[in-house]
Amino acid sequence: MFATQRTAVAFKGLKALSAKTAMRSMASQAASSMPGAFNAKKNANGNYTVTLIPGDGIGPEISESVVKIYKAAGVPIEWEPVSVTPVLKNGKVAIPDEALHSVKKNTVALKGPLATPVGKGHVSLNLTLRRTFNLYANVRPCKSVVGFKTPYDNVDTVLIRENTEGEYSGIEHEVVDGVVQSIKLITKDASDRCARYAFNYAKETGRNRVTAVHKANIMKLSDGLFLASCQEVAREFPEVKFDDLLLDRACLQIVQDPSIYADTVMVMPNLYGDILSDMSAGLIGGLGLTPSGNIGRDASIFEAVHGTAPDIAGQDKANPTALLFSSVLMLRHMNLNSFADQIEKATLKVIADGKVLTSDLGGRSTNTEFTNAIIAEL
Ligand SMILES: NC(=O)C1=CN([C@@H]2O[C@H](COP(=O)(O)OP(=O)(O)OC[C@H]3O[C@@H](n4cnc5c(N)ncnc54)[C@H](O)[C@@H]3O)[C@@H](O)[C@H]2O)C=CC1
Ligand SMILES: O=C(O)CCC(=O)C(=O)O
Repeated sequence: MFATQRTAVAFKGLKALSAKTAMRSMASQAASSMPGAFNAKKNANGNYTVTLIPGDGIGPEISESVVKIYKAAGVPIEWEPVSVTPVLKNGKVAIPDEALHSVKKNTVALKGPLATPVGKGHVSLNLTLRRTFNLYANVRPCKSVVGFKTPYDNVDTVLIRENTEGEYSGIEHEVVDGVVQSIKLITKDASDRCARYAFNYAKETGRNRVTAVHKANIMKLSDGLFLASCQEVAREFPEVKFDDLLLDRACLQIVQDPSIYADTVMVMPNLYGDILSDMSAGLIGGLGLTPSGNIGRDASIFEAVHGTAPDIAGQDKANPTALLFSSVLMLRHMNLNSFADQIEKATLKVIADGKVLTSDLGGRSTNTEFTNAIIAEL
């Protein structure tokens, strides 16, 4: 069964990443360089067109903050807003064609969170986007904000999550009444591609180690294949150290002493990355702060680690930083580094000053006030 599924999944090879090397700046929150950064094409107005998916829940509020901050900073980006409200295609819930065409054309998108019904209803459109555009690596940096006090002040992790398969393959069925099966599909192609991205990321950002996080002691075939891929790819990168760690041990160590992972890029199957990145966010002040980038060969989509936050949606309480820092990753991906630095510096200053903070960071300010404070610092 697995062999059939394995051969049925075909992936295109990984584009050779640029040989650009840049040392990691200690001041940078959302990674100072992005492996595979490219010079985006300008449109007829001399700007860059980027797809904007505002999303659900707090998505439109935090997207609006990013748009306002970009305008104030003079970032040469024209947004192309598209809706991802699901449509029915051949009887199945799908992403509207307009959104798909926009991402395909522009190759770069910034995305707000999309809601997924729990235990019923349509498939996750977040995962559908990742699979549709073959966004094979999800980069999730997480770094303590200097000046913002949490129980931990030494977190500087980078987690790279396989993003197209594993536990999130979406292959589930009921065997008989009361018995269901969910298939964790792992392929060598996708594992190799993700591992290679992690090693390139380590090399290009000045981290000197890659750590594969897995449960290959239990899932000997699936996680075993992922681990074997990482071990094989490690041989292509003799200058980067490689080790591996069981997921449960990684969770324990991260909360005991996150500094252990400050020189490492952690790479792991899909579900583990989803959980470990929320856990890491908790160490630095919560989900309002942590960005991510879904990297593919033909397109990349940047989004916060968090979801739609239905508990605070529509109240002007959301912290836009996570989406803003995702857009900073995006700017670095597009080689627009000076704008990335400017926006990141202004945001970190507002947080460190501590005078205008949203409630998730212990403050009383609204998203609008926080956004305006960032604009004032630009
Ligand atoms: N990539 C995506 O689009 C994701 C979508 N989701 C979806 O989001 C929905 C809600 O999921 P939850 O489990 O509630 O997770 P969530 O991440 O939306 O919220 C968890 C907690 O963090 C807080 N939070 C999240 N982002 C925040 C922000 N920017 N500022 C201040 N507080 C923030 C929320 O208020 C809530 O208390 C679900 O439908 C889920 O499927 C969840 C995670 C990722
Ligand atoms: O698709 C969703 O609704 C949740 C996805 C998620 O938490 C993630 O993969 O980051």
